[in-house]
Amino acid sequence: MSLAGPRPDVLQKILQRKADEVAERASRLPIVELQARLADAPPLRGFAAAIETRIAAGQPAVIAEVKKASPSRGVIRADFDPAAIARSYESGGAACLSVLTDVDFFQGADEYLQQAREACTLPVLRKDFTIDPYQVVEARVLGADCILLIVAALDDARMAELSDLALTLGMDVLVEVHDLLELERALQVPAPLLGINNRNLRSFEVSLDTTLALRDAVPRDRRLVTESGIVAVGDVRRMRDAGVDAFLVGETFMRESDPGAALQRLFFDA
Ligand SMILES: O=C(O)c1ccccc1NCC(=O)[C@H](O)[C@H](O)COP(=O)(O)O
Repeated sequence: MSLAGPRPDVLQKILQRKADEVAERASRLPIVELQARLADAPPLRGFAAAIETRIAAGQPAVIAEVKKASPSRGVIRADFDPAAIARSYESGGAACLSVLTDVDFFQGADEYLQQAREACTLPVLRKDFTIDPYQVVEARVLGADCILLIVAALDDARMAELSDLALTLGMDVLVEVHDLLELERALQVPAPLLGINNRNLRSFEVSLDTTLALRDAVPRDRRLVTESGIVAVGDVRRMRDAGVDAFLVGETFMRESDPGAALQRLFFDA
């Protein structure tokens, strides 16, 4: 009989590694020194506000993701230039950017966020696995306008602590769920952006039915953002017919030579 427990899923592996990564970073640059850098952080651009402005104008709000690789797909875009991608997304009509900064599982980097943000005027989400206040301060120092909190990765107390800190620092918070229990927990956090990830982060299964099944449980004072697995004009139409106006899309654009033109075709030419 094996004494080993069940094999950790990908999300568990990411979170275990992330805890080590944060400890390594904090030993290189202690939190007090990181906090001192807040004074030089770039001015905020207003992430949630940019989404609301688009929707108020009757348009879909697209959060366009800068994503080189992922655990489910491996390398998605070998020819990866975050600044060029950001400029292309802005021309194509994106409301905001999402930039993967996780190194070990997504081949991301903090520098990619800085390069993308400097190349355009769009507000930027730091797409990472945020589990510690250190990362929230770090996000603001890097110039992020919004952080991601994945409910499946956090207990209620830590989720509230990280959200409060981000809001205190002036950032927005995208709280991400995948099922009804997580959605109920997410509603404890006073952040307007509620992401429903169509991808199960443990099995990688993707279904747009996830958003449609949870949609009616999202209160009207939250902005529902559908995340992952949007590939075709029909997907966009299906979501908009269900009253969903905010989208987070990565891979579909990253596989195209001109990601911004792909964004325009998917959301604005139909
Ligand atoms: O994308 C993955 O393989 C993945 C695996 C484990 C945790 C998170 C993961 N992705 C993060 C995301 O949710 C997506 O990058 C984002 O929603 C965009 O999705 P897509 O348009 O399908 O690239």
